[in-house]
Amino acid sequence: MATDFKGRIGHLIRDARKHRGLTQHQLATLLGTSQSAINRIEKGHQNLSLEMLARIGEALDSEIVALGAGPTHLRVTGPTTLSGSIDVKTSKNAGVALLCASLLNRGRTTLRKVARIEEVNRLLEVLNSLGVQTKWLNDENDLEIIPPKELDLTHMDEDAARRTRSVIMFLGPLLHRLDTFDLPYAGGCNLGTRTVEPHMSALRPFGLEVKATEGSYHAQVNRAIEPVRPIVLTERGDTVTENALMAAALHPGTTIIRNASSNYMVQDLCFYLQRLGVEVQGIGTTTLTVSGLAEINVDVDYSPSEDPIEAMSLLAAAIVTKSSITIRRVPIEFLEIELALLEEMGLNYDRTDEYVAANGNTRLVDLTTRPSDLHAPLDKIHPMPFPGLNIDNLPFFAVIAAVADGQTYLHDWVYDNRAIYLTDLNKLGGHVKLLDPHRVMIEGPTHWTGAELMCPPALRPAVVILLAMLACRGTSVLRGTYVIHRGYEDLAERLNELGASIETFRDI
Ligand SMILES: CC(=O)N[C@H]1[C@@H](OP(=O)(O)OP(=O)(O)OC[C@H]2O[C@@H](n3ccc(=O)[nH]c3=O)[C@H](O)[C@@H]2O)O[C@H](CO)[C@@H](O)[C@@H]1O
Ligand SMILES: C=C(OP(=O)(O)O)C(=O)O
Repeated sequence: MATDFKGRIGHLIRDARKHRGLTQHQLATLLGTSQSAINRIEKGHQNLSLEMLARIGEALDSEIVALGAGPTHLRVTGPTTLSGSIDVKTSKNAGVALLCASLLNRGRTTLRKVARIEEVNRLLEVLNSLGVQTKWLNDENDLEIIPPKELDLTHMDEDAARRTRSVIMFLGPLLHRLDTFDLPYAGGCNLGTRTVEPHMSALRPFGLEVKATEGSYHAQVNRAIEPVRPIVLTERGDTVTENALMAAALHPGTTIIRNASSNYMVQDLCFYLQRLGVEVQGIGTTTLTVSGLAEINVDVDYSPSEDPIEAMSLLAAAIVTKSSITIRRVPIEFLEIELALLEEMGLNYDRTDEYVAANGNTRLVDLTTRPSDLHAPLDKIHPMPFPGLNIDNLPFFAVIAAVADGQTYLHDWVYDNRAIYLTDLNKLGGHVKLLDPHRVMIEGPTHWTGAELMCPPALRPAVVILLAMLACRGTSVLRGTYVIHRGYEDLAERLNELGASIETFRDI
């Protein structure tokens, strides 16, 4: 038994090492040991101390050998046909923006039905370490946030901060609170280079200068500088727009932001700012005009809207399993192009009349899917900033294309490193050809067969693989699923309620 256990751990370490693209020699150097020791460990011929296991886990940035609590792997038995109804939860991306924006307010912010996901947990850890009081109020996931009189950055939880990219959105609010501060480099999914330069140039007009030092950004604010002309964003990015909005909210005067994103999380942030008393005009367009306040101190209650990406994920689940399910609370205005394309590909579905989300603005519908024979679209599928096919929804078209008849081309121009993960579908029987780092060609239909895979280190591709596993004959295992929990609350459990068979487990 003992040898068996060592062997299993050895296999896990080998898989995680390969996944990180390291040789045994490179891992040995990281750990200050020899290549032959790594070889013995991977073959299960070496006793391992808990300390060594923890160090290996750290070096490989992998939960595979983590000894912490909580599920880390998923075992899926298929094929599955889903049935029943499911509600779309509120969005990760509005959730994290609003957590950062709560720092603008000296009063109490209550956010309703916040997605209880790891990305939110990491940001809460960071906020708590700055002295912000946060409390989950009930089973509905209502969250109360009370900032302290003075923020103390000396004890910032850097480990938590480095695990999320969203911490970059502290820049906008913090520049009003502190003259100098350090923030750790933002982390998040492994999607290739995602620079923060657009954030710097958007915030420079507010007097913020940022120097990248060893492992962190050193920020300094010159209060004599304020925006004198419209801020033109160099990219129509979501978080950069949010940073500019948050900086403008506490700038007493009018700020105009051009080439702003009008995406769903930006809109939620604008509605929240309005509740704070900040005037925001142009919501839903690419020019935002903000009349800021010198101080904000109000008790405010806000309900972020439903997540269009989760809605798309559930649609993809229904399509790949050829199921009829009802997806309730779909934020249709952020999914219209995706649905139009799916209709073109042959999807049959019903939709209810529109109703309004709890934020008082976003249009929702319930969708009921019907099993359909899909065919490849004539043109390539490519995302665009809103109002375009959502950048985070593109990966779901890979698994949809895999069940459609014919050849589908996907062009992921946005991320250098994301399309490549879609080729993992091939391990389940898919025919995905990487044409270059940004383009894949997918040939369907697919005869799915279960397999054991490491989770790709990127949220949406990871969920795409999980959804394909629902359709696979036999048992599949997806290892190291933190990345999924980063963006989805109880996804496996909620799919099980629709009839899926997904078991969560840990090795050790
Ligand atoms: C917390 C949050 O809200 N995250 C979302 C946000 O991240 P975020 O706003 O951080 O996205 P980035 O700024 O990293 O932009 C994504 C990529 O697109 C490129 N880019 C973006 C806009 C543009 O006009 N031109 C351009 O080239 C960037 O250089 C980058 O490589 O927006 C991304 C794109 O919608 C989404 O995938 C993320 O889920
Ligand atoms: C890329 C994503 O998010 P983040 O910006 O949090 O990495 C995503 O939600 O798919």
